Amino acid sequence: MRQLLDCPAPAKLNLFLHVTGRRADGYHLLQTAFQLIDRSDLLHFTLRDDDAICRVTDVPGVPEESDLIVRAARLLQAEVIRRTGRTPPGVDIAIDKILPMGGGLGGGSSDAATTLMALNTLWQGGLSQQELMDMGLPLGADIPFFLFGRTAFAEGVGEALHEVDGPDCWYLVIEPGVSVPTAKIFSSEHLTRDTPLVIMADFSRHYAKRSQLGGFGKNDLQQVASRLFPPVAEAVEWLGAYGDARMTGSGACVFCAFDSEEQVDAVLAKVPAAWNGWKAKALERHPMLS
Ligand SMILES: C[C@](O)(CO)[C@H](O)COP(=O)(O)OP(=O)(O)OC[C@H]1O[C@@H](n2ccc(N)nc2=O)[C@H](O)[C@@H]1O
Ligand SMILES: Nc1ncnc2c1ncn2[C@@H]1O[C@H](COP(=O)(O)OP(=O)(O)OP(=O)(O)O)[C@@H](O)[C@H]1O
Repeated sequence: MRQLLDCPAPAKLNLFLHVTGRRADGYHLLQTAFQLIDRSDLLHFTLRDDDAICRVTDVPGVPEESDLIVRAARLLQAEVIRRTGRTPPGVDIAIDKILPMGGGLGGGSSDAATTLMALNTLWQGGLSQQELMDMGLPLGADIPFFLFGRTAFAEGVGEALHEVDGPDCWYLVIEPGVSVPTAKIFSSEHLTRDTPLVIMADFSRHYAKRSQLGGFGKNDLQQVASRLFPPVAEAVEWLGAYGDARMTGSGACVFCAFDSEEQVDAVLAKVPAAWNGWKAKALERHPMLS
């Protein structure tokens, strides 16, 4: 029988995101905290009789050849051939796409990370977690985090990761109905790139001390995204009536932390119909690693 594997690809929130500089190649230096949450895309892997890698679900706006899932699978396949001299079986990959594209939730990066983990297992590739992280980074700056799989304080372009405790809470997330291209935000002339460095202990102290869940720091990309995409600003303002609402990543999604599921449910019931709102619980570990 052909082997089949069903695997989740969870979303992340950037609890804060500071732009602290710019590298010579134009990429930005960041400090951020990544938090996994329990809302996920779902990927299904079925081994084939030949060596082809095929995406068997249509993803509107993303041609198969540029899909991060397919690109990640091909990179790993080539590396397994290089290391072992054998060609692993091809794979059909189906995807239930739940996470919005251009949402700041890292959906495409998480799909790619899950693909690397699943195929490394199915193909018995034997790559270490660090080797998979190094392979993923050129495909997307968030991919190493998803492979790391734990709440992380991150520096560099997001690849220098340190495990940290995040708040154990519920989140309300609003999709404001726009898709934000990450490159457009980073290239804006209005982006500030000189936020002073913080240290990880500041982040840890903040969450250890606070009885309520106001966030640490800020998201430097939020002002630029709000200016270019007004629904982002509207969602921050609306959700801000209930707590410290902020944008994740380069947008568009906006989130706010709550102590309990009941509190989230009460606010969720009031989310304007124009937006898609949902709740999610903070995850300590990636479900593929537990
Ligand atoms: C904003 C974050 O989501 C925070 O977690 C990530 O840094 C973005 O990660 P991503 O969507 O995987 O982005 P990538 O596909 O790596 O980069 C898209 C584009 O954004 C810009 N970019 C991205 C990351 C970074 N640290 N500096 C940048 O300037 C680059 O122009 C790049 O070509
Ligand atoms: N499997 C995939 N799923 C989603 N997007 C993909 C995928 N493969 C490639 N992409 C491309 O990547 C772009 C960004 O998608 P993604 O869902 O990762 O955005 P995001 O949540 O804003 O990410 P980030 O927080 O990393 O900026 C999409 O607009 C799409 O063109």
